[in-house]
Amino acid sequence: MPRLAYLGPEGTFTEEALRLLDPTAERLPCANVPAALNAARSGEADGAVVPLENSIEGAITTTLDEFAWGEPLLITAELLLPVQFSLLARPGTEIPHIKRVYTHPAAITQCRAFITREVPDAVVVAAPSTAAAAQEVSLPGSPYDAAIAARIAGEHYGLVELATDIGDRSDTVTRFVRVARPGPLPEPTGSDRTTLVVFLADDHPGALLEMLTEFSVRGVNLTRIESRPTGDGIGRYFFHFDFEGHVADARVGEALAGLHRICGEVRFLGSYPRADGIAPQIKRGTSDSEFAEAGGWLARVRAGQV
Ligand SMILES: O=C(O)C(=O)C[C@]1(C(=O)O)C=C[C@@H](O)C=C1
Repeated sequence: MPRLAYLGPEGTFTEEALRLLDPTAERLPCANVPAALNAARSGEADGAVVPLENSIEGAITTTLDEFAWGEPLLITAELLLPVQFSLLARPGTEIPHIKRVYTHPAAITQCRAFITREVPDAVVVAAPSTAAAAQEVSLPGSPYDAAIAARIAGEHYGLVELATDIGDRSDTVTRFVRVARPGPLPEPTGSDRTTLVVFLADDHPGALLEMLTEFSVRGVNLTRIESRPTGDGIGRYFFHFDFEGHVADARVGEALAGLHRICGEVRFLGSYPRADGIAPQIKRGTSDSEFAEAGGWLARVRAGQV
């Protein structure tokens, strides 16, 4: 039974994602995303489950930066979880009396319209996670009147639900990934995704276009691109890419090798099955058999068999 670290405490959306990814895993709740990833790195856990992006908020930048700078980890699975938020409070609290709300920053963004409309005068404070907020609000002396979290967190910490499904959109989805220390990759399934971090060798006109060309000429379809500051000053960035396919696919392998030739550093973050099961559209000339045939042809040319 694997031991998986995650953003705790009990009742986070991350815990729900972990349970769906591996119902039998032993769960190790951690205070924040870096702590969960460090538990996987150190061997305290066999892996970790962390949020990576949200359909409203976009990238979870702490996760992206940890993947880029920390000891290498590999993504082995992903999950898309619909997220629904509730306004939770101690029994007896009424919405007009709420002056301080506690929740995770991603939830603040996703519930902006509700907060503005229903508790316009409340101060909204960032919590380490939605469940940490619910846990804090449940304490009798808590300085907070309400938490925004999953309904299950309210049930867990003895809070009442003052409002249900308070997200600006009811179809919000958060993408979670399971990571492990470097080891054998998941087998290709025909519906896979690969994640990379790329650092430029130097800044010059067309540097981004050159990177994109490595994908484009091999028919590799990108599914996410993000730039993040390197920390070395304004205008210095590195890039995160998600794209269709597995590193075992010829077109993906060739694109990676191309990036490796022209970039400063390419950090491979894993090839793993896509949660939505979508298979890539393979452009003419970019299938494995066409790459193999072209390789054979080149070998014959090099041998003078023209
Ligand atoms: O706080 C939680 O419950 C989490 O699992 C974190 C998190 C996030 O980081 O985006 C996960 C899903 C929701 O989008 C809000 C918060």
